[in-house]
Amino acid sequence: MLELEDVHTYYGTSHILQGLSFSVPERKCVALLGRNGAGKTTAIHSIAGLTPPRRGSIRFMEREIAGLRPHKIARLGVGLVPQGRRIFPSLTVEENLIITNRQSPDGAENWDLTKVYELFPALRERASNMGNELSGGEQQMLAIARALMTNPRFLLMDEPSEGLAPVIIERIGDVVLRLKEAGLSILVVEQNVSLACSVADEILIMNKGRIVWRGSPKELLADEPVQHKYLGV
Ligand SMILES: Nc1ncnc2c1ncn2[C@@H]1O[C@H](COP(=O)(O)OP(=O)(O)OP(=O)(O)O)[C@@H](O)[C@H]1O
Repeated sequence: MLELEDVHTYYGTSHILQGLSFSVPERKCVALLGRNGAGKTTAIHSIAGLTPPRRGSIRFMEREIAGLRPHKIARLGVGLVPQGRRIFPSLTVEENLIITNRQSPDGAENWDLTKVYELFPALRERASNMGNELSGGEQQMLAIARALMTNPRFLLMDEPSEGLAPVIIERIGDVVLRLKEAGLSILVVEQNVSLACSVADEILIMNKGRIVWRGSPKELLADEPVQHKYLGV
């Protein structure tokens, strides 16, 4: 569904992604782990078109998307749940959702307010609250719900567990699994190893802009030296 091949991305003269290659099959969840500064967010931004790669190929549903403008990539069905949530603080929950609503590219299953509120009942209760009146967990739910309202086929999630309490992180994990069941393919960037291992089909570890380890959640959990070396666990 999504294939990166030898992707090189720079900030000015800083060479951040140094030949990144991996793929995310349809209806699977792949988790990208690594220490701060490994290049995980840059990988997500390269795919979404926010920081286009200078070299290499990014194919989404057989189509080259490297270098396309972010709104074009979004319209092809790539949804982004950004790091730090980025919800509109002075709009209500419902306004935040309505403003991003878009029909799915092929008229397939459509996310609308009803379906989103079914997945996140807490957001229905908070529908008329302002974005900045929500707890961190509710803001993260809203950020995911907003991405769903664009009716993506593919979801990029940048550190959804950041700053959240363990019980909320578990809830986020349940949501990711439900989205996969609903047919979405997902790339999730995480620092939280247990969340990543509970949702992902495959784990990739990045270091200095490259994939340095790949395997199943079970293999990662059994490999303490790798966890220690690359994740500081
Ligand atoms: N806008 C920018 N301009 C210049 N350098 C940047 C910029 N954004 C990130 N970097 C650098 O690129 C490298 C990779 O950053 P990136 O945010 O992709 O890492 P990360 O793995 O997502 O880490 P984190 O978990 O801290 O977000 C870091 O060395 C960072 O300092």
